Amino acid sequence: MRLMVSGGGTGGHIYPALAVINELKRQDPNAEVLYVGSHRGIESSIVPKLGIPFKAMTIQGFKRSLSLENFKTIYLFLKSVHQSKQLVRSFKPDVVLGTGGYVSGAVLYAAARLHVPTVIHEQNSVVGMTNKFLSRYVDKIAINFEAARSQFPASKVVMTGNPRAQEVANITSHFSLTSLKLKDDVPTIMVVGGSQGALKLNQVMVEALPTLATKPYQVIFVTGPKRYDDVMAKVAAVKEADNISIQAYINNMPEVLPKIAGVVGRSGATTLAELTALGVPSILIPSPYVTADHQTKNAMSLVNANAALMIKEADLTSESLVAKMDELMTDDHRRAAMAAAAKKLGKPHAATEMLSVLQGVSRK
Ligand SMILES: CC(=O)N[C@H]1[C@@H](OP(=O)(O)OP(=O)(O)OC[C@H]2O[C@@H](n3ccc(=O)[nH]c3=O)[C@H](O)[C@@H]2O)O[C@H](CO)[C@@H](O)[C@@H]1O
Repeated sequence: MRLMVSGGGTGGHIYPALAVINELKRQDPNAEVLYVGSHRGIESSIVPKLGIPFKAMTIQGFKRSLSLENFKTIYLFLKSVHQSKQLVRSFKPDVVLGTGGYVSGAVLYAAARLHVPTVIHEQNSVVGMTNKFLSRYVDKIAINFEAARSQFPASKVVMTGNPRAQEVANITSHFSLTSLKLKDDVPTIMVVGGSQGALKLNQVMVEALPTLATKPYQVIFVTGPKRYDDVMAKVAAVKEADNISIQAYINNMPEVLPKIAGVVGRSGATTLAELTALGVPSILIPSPYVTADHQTKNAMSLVNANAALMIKEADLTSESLVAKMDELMTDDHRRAAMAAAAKKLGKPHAATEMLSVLQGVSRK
């Protein structure tokens, strides 16, 4: 199979695409893949490092308010559609997959116009703008939350789950927490604000660190790549605490997550797919800055199943955070029950299912 993939902007769109590529390579080592991303998105630093052929375009999102920038957006979109058509003509894909983000809008639209089979994956319960636009043109739409089904043309929708779930569920991890200067035999909680870090969570964590340094559990605090220097400048006093490790970004999340007893984080859809695939209990702080408050809806699906606790960002303080972390990390029975509840929601075959949707429409 010749597979063209496009998805970008944030980790939540990129990792599901990479999981499909890995599953394809596992089933068919001779398969050819081309990943099309944007210059600005983090895919441009993640994908080429993995040895996956990568092309980047310049594209940006629409401002929701009336703005002159939107003329530039339209210009860049049309230019990207033109470039995408050239890429489709030269790569000759059997099928094209889009996993969200503006760049996938241009690539999938171009492919559909050239009558190449197209499939999109929607990670969220509330459909993103790009996928809403593409839903008219593509052949199939794979979803991860039942709630997304009614927002798309019914005949195109298939429930697959999020392919990244299978990738984390199937790994045999040899990761040692000692590589983060922590101990392997102490329960560890990871605090991570999605793929980009979360400003308020970081601020609250900076305040909470002196208290957390006295706890019987360990903490991995992931700041997000762009926010690391800012955090480090503020935490001089606790840098040396032997139960706390501060990191900018975790590059090998599928290796690290199996060694983690709990997660504090945003409720991005790909993160939740990972937590449920592995059965990791969590404290979720939905981002209030996303379309239609979709992270709260994502989070509620775990909270209602007793797989997660939730703190609204408006109620997030160092006290409320540490209290919830203690609640989770000092009660082994509670954690085990939440872990089991989380695992019940997991979809550990999602990459295989997603690939069979692609195979179903592919020319080869
Ligand atoms: C602000 C925003 O628009 N967020 C959206 C974005 O979030 P975001 O990009 O944060 O996506 P998710 O939380 O869904 O996924 C983050 C991904 O990055 C990985 N990761 C994260 C931190 C790290 O240090 N290392 C690492 O590898 C996680 O393991 C996960 O695979 O896409 C998601 C999926 O469409 C949406 O649900 C979110 O609402």
